[in-house]
Amino acid sequence: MSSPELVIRPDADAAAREVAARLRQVIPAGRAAGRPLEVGLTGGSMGTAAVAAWVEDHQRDPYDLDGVAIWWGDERFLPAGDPDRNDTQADDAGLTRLGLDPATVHRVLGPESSPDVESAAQDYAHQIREHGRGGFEVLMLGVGPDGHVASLFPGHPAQLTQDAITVGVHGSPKPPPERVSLTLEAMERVVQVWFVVAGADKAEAVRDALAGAGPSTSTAAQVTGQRATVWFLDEAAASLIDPDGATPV
Ligand SMILES: O=C1O[C@H](COP(=O)(O)O)[C@@H](O)[C@H](O)[C@H]1O
Repeated sequence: MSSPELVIRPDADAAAREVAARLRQVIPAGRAAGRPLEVGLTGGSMGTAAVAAWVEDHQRDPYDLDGVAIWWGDERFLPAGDPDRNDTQADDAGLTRLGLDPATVHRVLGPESSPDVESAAQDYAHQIREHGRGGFEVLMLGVGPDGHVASLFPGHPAQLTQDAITVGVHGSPKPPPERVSLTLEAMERVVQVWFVVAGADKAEAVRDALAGAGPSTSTAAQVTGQRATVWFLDEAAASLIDPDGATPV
């Protein structure tokens, strides 16, 4: 397994611009190699900043996004358009301005179209099997101060789900209580995992993840990309790690 790559910038916006710059490399390279271009987005503050930076970068100097499909690592089980849904926040950050075919933007159903969170999780797994073309090239993951990624919280039973690529989450420690998440098993198949994290309140979670903490402390520590694991950080989130050795200081 390769060492994680650290990309540390002074602030969240600068770190988000690095995500956009990396997409500008990865998407054309994937197209040239004929690889499927499944891109998983994350919710949260840096997830939204990354989408905004991607849109801004693409508007400034457009490149071909044909074949790019969008997914989310997790979704809050709320009605379509709810401002607390991860996809609504991405839409508000300008996702639609990328001009992608809406049929390739794969959303998790909300309670208005799914009777419960388990059914929504099953539907999402079905979408991935039908349209996922063999796995995600990139999955972005924010990290909570408690070490969670997507909606897999340390110590919560959903974190250790087996034999499934999605899970319906009840009783999430962070509201809203019901969510749909990719499982760790699904994340293991991702080619490139990109953690996107900013803020001093995340410094301990970043330190623990890079130190390889156990699942009861850090979900982030359990996730690595098949080919690459990249941490896009601002200086505050990186304040407890050694930027050269990716180890705690
Ligand atoms: O609830 C969630 O939180 C995390 C991190 O959010 P942040 O605002 O602390 O950056 C996010 O990655 C996840 O997708 C989301 O559902």
